[in-house]
Amino acid sequence: MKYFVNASIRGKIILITFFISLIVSIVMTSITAFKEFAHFSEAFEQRVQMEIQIISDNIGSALLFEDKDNLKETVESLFQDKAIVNVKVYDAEEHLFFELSSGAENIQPERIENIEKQIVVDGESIGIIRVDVFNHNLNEVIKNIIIAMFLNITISVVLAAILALIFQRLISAPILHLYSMSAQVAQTQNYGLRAEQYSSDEVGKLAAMFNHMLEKVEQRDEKLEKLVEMRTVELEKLADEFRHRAFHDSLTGLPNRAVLSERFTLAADQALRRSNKFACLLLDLDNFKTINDTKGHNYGDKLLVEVARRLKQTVRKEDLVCRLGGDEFVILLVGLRTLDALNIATRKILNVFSSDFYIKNERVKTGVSIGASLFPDHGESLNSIKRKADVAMYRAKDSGKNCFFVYTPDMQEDVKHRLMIQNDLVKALEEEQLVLYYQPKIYLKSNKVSGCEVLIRWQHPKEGFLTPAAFIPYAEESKLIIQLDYYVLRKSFETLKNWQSKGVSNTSLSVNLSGRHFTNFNIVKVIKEHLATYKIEPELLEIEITEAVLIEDPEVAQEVVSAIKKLRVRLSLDDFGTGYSSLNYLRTLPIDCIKLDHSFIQRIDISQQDRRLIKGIISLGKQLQIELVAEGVETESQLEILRALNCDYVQGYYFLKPVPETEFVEWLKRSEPFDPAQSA
Ligand SMILES: Nc1nc2c(ncn2[C@@H]2O[C@@H]3COP(=O)(O)O[C@H]4[C@@H](O)[C@H](n5cnc6c(=O)[nH]c(N)nc65)O[C@@H]4COP(=O)(O)O[C@H]3[C@H]2O)c(=O)[nH]1
Repeated sequence: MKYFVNASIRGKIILITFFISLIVSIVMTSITAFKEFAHFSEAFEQRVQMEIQIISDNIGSALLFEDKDNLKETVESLFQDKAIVNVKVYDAEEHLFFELSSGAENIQPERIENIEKQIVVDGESIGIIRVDVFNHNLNEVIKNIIIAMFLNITISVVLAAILALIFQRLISAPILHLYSMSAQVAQTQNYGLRAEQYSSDEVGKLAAMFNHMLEKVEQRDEKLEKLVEMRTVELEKLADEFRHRAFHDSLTGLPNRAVLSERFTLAADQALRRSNKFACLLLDLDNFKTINDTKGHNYGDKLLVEVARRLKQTVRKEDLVCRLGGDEFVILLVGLRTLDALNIATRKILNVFSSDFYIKNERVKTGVSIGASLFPDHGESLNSIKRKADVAMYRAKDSGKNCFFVYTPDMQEDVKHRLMIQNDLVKALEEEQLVLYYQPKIYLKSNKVSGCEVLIRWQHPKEGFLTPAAFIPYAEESKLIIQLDYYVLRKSFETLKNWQSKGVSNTSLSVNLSGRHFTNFNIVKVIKEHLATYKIEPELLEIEITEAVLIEDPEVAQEVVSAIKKLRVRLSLDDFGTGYSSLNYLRTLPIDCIKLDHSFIQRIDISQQDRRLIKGIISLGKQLQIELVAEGVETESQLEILRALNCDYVQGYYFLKPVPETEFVEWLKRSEPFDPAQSA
């Protein structure tokens, strides 16, 4: 039973078919054999009965007349049938009257049957005949039946086996095929396989369902594969992006600091192996901050992208251009054999900036200051090489920008000097080494001094007398400019108070403020406090601002400027004409006055174009009710041209160079109202 339970379907079908066929054939054969045997026995008995009946009918008279010879003769005819072995005849009193035996051998006494019949004459029984019968053929018949049964069963077994095989083919083969397909699918994960559909019965339907299921799984797999493929592509893209972001500047797409450090190491190894040099160039765009803040960050970004594109196009493939942030670019020029090669490459880079840039359909010009240092001459690590390039770049900036310098050890002195100035400036502010100088501003219509500009000077203990150019840029760099301007502002209020109390003059003072003040409202607070403390009419103070006020946060800067204006302090826009969108400022900033840069005035008597420009600015100022001061007037002809152009105010060496307070007051007393003839 256990074997059957564990057997395969195929085995089960074979076994069931075989045994059913076998049992059926045995039962059928047995029934047939039994019927055959019964039929044979019945026929035998009928025959013998008939024979005995005939004899009993014929021996009546012989028994009646006790004629034994006749009886013997009649009875002997019975022995023609080999089955009859003994005949006994009894009279009416049942006494044995006659007996006769056939004499047959091989008789098995236990299988002898007795048949008896009444001997009737004229309807009256006169005796009995008893016959012993032995069926000789019975063994033969049984043997034949057994042989027939054996043959039947053998044929049945063979037929059952054939049938079982056919059945299993018909029933189990499709199931087994399904089984082997599912095993194959499970093993290979190939959902493209399909099972044969041999029939339309349940197994056939199962195969169809199985195929349908495979199709669904295949479709789902395909979808899943596509999805996975898409996700993989997305992930790869993302990974690429992250990789790119990790090594590139997101704005310009140029390599970043990480790549620079990697490429520096490579370039250094290569240079040492090949005994050549490579250069590290540090580039800083001139006036980028002003462009960025006047035109907007988006504009500045576009300019940086264009600069990056031009730089990349200019250098060789093996060189590296990267952006470190802001407007700071670094270029590694590799494989340099001579200093000439560096000069040529750097000039090419400078040339990139000689043609104007076109951003948002607007033309813009920017220069670049380049500092260069060489590996291994100026250092062996990226830091030291970059520091040296930085020093050289400062030299380029100090030297009027848009030029390049290769680092030399003496430049280190510049750095030391800068640091020294910055350190000393802290002390200078504490010890009041800074002195205010004054330069008059003359109102041309009345030839009267209307005010003066306060300009700082430094009596340095070691360096001697310093003009702003020697320390203001360093103060700007270190933010010391804030303290410096507060110092100048306080001193200017003291001067105004002093002049007022001594009745010197009602002259206004113009104080320069760095753009750094315009990121918060602290300066407004300071001015307000001073106005209250020194009790000075706000109109006597003029604040000179440049476009640089808008450098860090233009919106806040506008608000700070407006807040100063609300205090009724005058505002003037300094260095007008050197910036980028000065005309736009005239509308947005609440200014009272424009100070035309002296670079315009210097060419006024030789350049008709400059004259036209100044005329245009003056008439624009008049329309906007903004006064105009021409700075840097050095000659009479310049003064006359400005007068003819209807300029409001003038300032310059022609009248007076910036001088200390006492000198200025004396000059003031001497020259009121100002007589141009005396000044010459
Ligand atoms: N060639 C020539 N130059 C003339 C003539 N007339 C005047 N100047 C010079 O022109 C500059 C005018 O000042 P700025 O444009 O405000 O330019 C100033 C101003 O931007 C800055 N500065 C001066 N004092 C201060 C200060 O207290 N605070 C701040 N933040 N900046 C200051 O330093 C700059 C330079 O000041 P200075 O050297 O005093 O230079 C002054 C002045 O001496 C002339 O006829 N010809």
